[in-house]
Amino acid sequence: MKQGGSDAAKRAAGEAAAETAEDGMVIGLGTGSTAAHAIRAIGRQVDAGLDVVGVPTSFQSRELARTAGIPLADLDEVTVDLAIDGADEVAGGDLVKGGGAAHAREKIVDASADRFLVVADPTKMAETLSYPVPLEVLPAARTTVAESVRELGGDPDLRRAERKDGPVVTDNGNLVLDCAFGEIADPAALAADLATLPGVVEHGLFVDVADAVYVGSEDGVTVREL
Ligand SMILES: O=C[C@H](O)[C@H](O)[C@H](O)COP(=O)(O)O
Repeated sequence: MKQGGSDAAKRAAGEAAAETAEDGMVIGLGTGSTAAHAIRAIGRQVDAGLDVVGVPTSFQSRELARTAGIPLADLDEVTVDLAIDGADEVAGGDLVKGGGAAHAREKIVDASADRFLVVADPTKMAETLSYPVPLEVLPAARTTVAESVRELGGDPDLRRAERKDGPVVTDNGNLVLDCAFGEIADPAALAADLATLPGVVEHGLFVDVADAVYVGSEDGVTVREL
């Protein structure tokens, strides 16, 4: 994962995006260290009287939102007005996500939102996407999907857990293949190819889904509308 960005930069981005929350909104709550700052900030606003409902994108964001005191709903009960989520890499309006293996639920929530704000630090910004694309795959499809990824020119790597023997298992009970493709000249074309592979639950390319990117730094936040 690109984790080189400072916590201050992540905080600046997360807190600035959280400022756009308004009374009555349903807010998609992203996953990861940058989105966590937004969740904590929204929690503080709820403490101060803001009336919103959160839709978590992972076990982790649900836990954090509960601790922060944000009322929660499931996506099948509401429609999302605003989503705030991090990214592993951002190029133009396209993203690679899933460094925390949460991209399947994130994509459902982020893509359904009226407005999706990406929160990032400068280390995430690139001219061209080249970050390995995570694929969430059904366990039985691990080998066939890996073979298909090689045929597409990629190098798949089963994600291993750091504090357990064996692979990472997603919140949905599936495995993750991190697939290096080098520089991704045409993210939309690769996204279309990956989406057709049997057994792929979701890939981590988010093409033309975001509405704005909030890039934090120690000196402030730059907002790029897309
Ligand atoms: O699955 C995880 C998500 O896509 C995260 O939003 C992404 O990995 C960025 O996380 P962080 O803000 O910790 O770098």
